[in-house]
Amino acid sequence: MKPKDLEYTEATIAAIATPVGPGAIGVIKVSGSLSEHILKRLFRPKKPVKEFQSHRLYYGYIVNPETETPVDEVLVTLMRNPHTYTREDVLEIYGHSGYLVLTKILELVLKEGARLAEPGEFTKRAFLNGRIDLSQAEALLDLINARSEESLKLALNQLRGALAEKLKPVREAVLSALAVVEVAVDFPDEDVELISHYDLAENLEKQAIIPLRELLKSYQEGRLYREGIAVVIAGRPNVGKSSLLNALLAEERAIVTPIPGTTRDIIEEFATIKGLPVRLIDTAGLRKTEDIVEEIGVKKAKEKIATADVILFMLDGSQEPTEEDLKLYQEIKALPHLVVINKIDIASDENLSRYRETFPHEKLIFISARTGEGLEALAEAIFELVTGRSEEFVPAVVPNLRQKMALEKALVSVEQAVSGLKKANVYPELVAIDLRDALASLGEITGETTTEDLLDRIFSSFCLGK
Ligand SMILES: Nc1nc2c(c(=O)[nH]1)N(C=O)[C@@H](CNc1ccc(C(=O)N[C@@H](CCC(=O)O)C(=O)O)cc1)CN2
Ligand SMILES: Nc1nc2c(ncn2[C@@H]2O[C@H](COP(=O)(O)OP(=O)(O)OP(=O)(O)O)[C@@H](O)[C@H]2O)c(=O)[nH]1
Ligand SMILES: [Mg+2]
Repeated sequence: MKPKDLEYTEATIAAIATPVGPGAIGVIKVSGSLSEHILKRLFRPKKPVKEFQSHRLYYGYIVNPETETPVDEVLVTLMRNPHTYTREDVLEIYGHSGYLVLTKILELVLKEGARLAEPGEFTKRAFLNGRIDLSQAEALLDLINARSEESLKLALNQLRGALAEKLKPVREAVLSALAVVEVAVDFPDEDVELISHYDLAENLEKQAIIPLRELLKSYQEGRLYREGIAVVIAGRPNVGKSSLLNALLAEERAIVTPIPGTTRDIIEEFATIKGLPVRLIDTAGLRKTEDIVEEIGVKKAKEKIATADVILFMLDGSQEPTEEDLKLYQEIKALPHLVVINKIDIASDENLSRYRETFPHEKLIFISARTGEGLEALAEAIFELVTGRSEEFVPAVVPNLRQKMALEKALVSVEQAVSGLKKANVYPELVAIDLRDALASLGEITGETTTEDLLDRIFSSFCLGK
């Protein structure tokens, strides 16, 4: 933890909250006790700032206070604490978005005593000041980065506090078990068995272990909607890999030619398959080559193949399978893959049966990147391979990796407590330790127990001005 002094954490912070560049409106956000002072110094409205009502828009000019030269015509709002995003006074200036205008306004704001906000610092303050918990802060990140309807829904659900809500009864069960166990610790000689150890264990199983297991299961089922998958299209040159990329994107993204060795670099684009966010990756055709550029492309293709969630191993149905195809198949067959036979629009039945004979243990997927035939079946096969299901299923709450790890720790601790309670000889001190560990792990999720390091890691992945 790098300790930050009070001056730093209590400073008024400012940032441009919108993407920099020409646009209709750009927003400068300010949070902290200097907000009103800054507004008075820089803003020239029709009536004085001290008469401004909170959360109302006012029209005027931002000026350089030293020269009174106008910088921009703007709308501003001053939101007085505590009913604000950060729980501090918040000032927002809506200016014209341009390369220079917003920077000029920001510079003036900084001159009046604010400092530049760190990425995520507004949201970090919302957390530190108790407006949101850590899981909600993380949900904001998910919300901004969501690339599919399902991911967006999950993020919104978590932003509304769904995860913390689910954990509340778990926490209460552990807390009340701890209270009972602590009585036993404090009064070891008295026979104050208010609730039998067995009932206590049973209650923990029902109220804590089962819900924790359910949440961990949701992680498994839903994590793909949160994290997305990488689908790599691989195969010999000229089989139609780039054509498939284009067909799936419905856009002429990659160059397609009849010349083998057309694609050299990795081409990566975003797509959605049955609600799953997908990184679709087109690669250079795999072959031995003397061409230095192509060789690098082949090397990069192999790196992508090694880390793919799904490899679409593509073959040219208009030809017979080649030696090269079989060799490549040996390289990928232990990895998660689908065998895709392309160009069925011009393939002979004879060739297609050849493929069936060559790959008797594979469920071949026949497509035409040119006509679009079979693409629906391909999407379904990809979905089934990664999810193990045929139908879309998104749990209501899906923890992220960090939360999942904390849930696992909590589960282990509660399980230990339960097995301790079920022993003939119960040691309440030990059970109490397990229960306290469980509470600490649960607290990590919502941020009651946390470290500066963890906070830095989470909030620094936000955008500036968020
Ligand atoms: N102009 C503007 N638009 C924005 C944001 C912002 O900061 N400014 N937001 C930034 O992410 C998002 C909205 N999120 C927000 C969440 C809470 C509060 C807030 O002031 N909450 C107070 C008051 C609520 C009320 O009036 O009922 C509170 O919870 O006490 C504001 C924005 C998206 N749109
Ligand atoms: N008839 C037919 N032709 C196709 C189909 N898919 C691709 N082709 C043709 O096959 C040739 C090669 O297509 P590409 O998509 O460039 O093949 P590639 O696998 O990306 O090739 P490299 O980048 O060289 O590895 C082009 O002439 C395409 O028009 C298809 O489904 N049917
Ligand atoms: Mg290509």
